Amino acid sequence: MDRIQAEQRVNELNELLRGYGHAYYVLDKPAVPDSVYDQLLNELIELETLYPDLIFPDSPTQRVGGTPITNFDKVTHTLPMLSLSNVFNEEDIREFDKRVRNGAGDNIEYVCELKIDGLAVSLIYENGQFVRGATRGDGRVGEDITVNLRTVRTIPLKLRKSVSLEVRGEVFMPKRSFHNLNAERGGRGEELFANPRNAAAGSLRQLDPKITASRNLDVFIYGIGGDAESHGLSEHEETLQFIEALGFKTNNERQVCKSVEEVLAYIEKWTEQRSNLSYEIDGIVIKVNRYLQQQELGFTAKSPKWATAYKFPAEEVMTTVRDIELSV
Ligand SMILES: CC(C)(CNC(=O)c1ccc(Oc2ccccc2)cc1)c1ccc2c(N)nc(N)nc2n1
Repeated sequence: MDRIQAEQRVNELNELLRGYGHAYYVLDKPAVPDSVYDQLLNELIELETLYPDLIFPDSPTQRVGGTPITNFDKVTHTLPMLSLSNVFNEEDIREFDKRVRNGAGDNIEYVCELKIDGLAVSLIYENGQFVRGATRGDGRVGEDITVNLRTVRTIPLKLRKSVSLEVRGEVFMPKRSFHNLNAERGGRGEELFANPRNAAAGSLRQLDPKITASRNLDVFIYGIGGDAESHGLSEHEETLQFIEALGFKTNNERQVCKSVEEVLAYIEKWTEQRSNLSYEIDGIVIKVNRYLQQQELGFTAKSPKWATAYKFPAEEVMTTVRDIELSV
């Protein structure tokens, strides 16, 4: 195979492996057996070894960086990453609904989303390429953790369209990975992580991407940073579908609610169901769906007036015998 043929084949393999990776990790629906994926990946590794100038940044072989970094640079978010106000009971929720209707009229739709108990991140893409990832930090200034976020298999290195945009989401560690990690750490006499959120934060703060890559982190993208209108989008649910079509992983348990009664029913459902989820959630996010109505409502100093988070009551911590065994 000459260099021209090698370049064609490398581009073909990158496209194939990106599609198979998306099906496997993002859609959880493998398109080919693992053996086929591995065979194609080995073929790509061979060609990249023969022709190093054919190693592209969005190649699946480039997810786990080489040398550990020494520190994380500070980055200033182009748009602030705001926080959500909190509500704790039905009365608060009805109060929020009343304020929304006073400010934006009675024809209100909400989108309810599971509030993932992880770490908020900002992901920036230029012409479809993942170029920078950062922690939320204080909402204005975060830390550049691009090399670590590249190891999260559900974060695409290249989008389906060559658009430039910023998305925001929550990186988390699935419950099973958390328990396995703590069992390993317990076995090695190392300190245990208190919960999956701390484990995810600790994994993203690693200076060696190889360690981050071993922690099986995942992500749910929940929004676009910046004016979604510039993409011709008029409501939050539409934006999530746009994000999904680009190749991002979003949380499918979200629901459009046409009344506060439907919001309360959704909260009731997930208060009971959350223990069956493969990841931890600490509440339910309620957002006004239409952007025009969001604009009518505006912001307080640090939070949108068109969104709030219902927080589950703190669970009494059940320290099981197993936890005690592992912690000694
Ligand atoms: C709604 C928002 C606060 C994001 N939105 C923003 O951060 C934001 C930021 C500037 C905006 O516009 C401005 C532009 C310039 C100046 C000020 C605001 C608008 C929204 C938020 C926060 C946390 C969330 C979470 N944990 N889970 C889900 N599912 N959704 C969440 N949504």
